[in-house]
Amino acid sequence: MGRKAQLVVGPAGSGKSTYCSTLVQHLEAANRKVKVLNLDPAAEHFDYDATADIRDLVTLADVAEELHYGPNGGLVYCMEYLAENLDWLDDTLALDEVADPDDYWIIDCPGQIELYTHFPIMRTVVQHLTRKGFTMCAVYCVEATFISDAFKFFSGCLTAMSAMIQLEIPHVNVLTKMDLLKGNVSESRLERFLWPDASLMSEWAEGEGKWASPKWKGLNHAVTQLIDSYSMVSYLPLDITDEDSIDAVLLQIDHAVQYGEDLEPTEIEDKEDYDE
Ligand SMILES: Nc1nc2c(ncn2[C@@H]2O[C@H](COP(=O)(O)OP(=O)(O)OP(=O)(O)O)[C@@H](O)[C@H]2O)c(=O)[nH]1
Repeated sequence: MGRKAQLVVGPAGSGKSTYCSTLVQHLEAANRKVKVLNLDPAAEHFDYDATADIRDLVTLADVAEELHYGPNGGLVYCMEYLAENLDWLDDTLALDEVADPDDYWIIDCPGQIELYTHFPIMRTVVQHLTRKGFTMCAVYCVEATFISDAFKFFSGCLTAMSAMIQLEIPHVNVLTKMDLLKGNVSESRLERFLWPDASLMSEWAEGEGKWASPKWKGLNHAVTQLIDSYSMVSYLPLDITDEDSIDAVLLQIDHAVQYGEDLEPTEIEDKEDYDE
């Protein structure tokens, strides 16, 4: 038994920090120890006590002031700075000390999607933590309200899939803010979004009269087939006001970790390999 961690990722405003604080309360109420690492250098406020905080190493505000970076470039700079100073993580998380068998971390990540889909930065951090003995699972948050627009929803599916491929750790997708859908969507309709397939988007687009051109229809069909063919993306609904819903997410994380235990993450030999 070693350290375990949930890497909480997803687009800006998808509910990552709220999920983290809900989980802290939920686990502590069950007498389970939990620690939180904030990895968002732009965070201004969250409702949990962070055990460790990237803002002690670098903040977006300092980078913007000293180096005149904008918010996006500044965030990438901060995360690259972290990737170049992983010894800070080792010291702050006491990773070179013998692991407490109950060590359970929740890692709240920034909302800039490129960090998971384009740049190898988060992957570098994940590989480092894995080498230090962490068993990790990514929890990818997508807002449940996206289901009102299938284009938006499938765009979320593609970034979730991209993050899964990039990070190479067990991965659970979560539809957050389910309380906002209460009474607005039938169970059978919701079920289709939890296990999305290509027909979902075509039905929606045709119903809305959005596929006037066969060219767009073909392109969108090809894109949704990516998800459909491999059944790559499914979701768990998360209602933070419902304890059973939180337990279902935790159970799924345990399953994903168990299932992924035999998978070895691929090392990036050098950046050129990655760029190819
Ligand atoms: N109704 C409802 N609102 C939520 C829920 N989760 C988050 N929110 C709200 O959504 C907004 C964004 O939530 P955060 O938890 O800060 O989202 P985040 O992904 O951490 O945001 P960034 O750090 O900016 O990427 C806040 O106003 C939250 O109060 C939820 O389960 N239900």
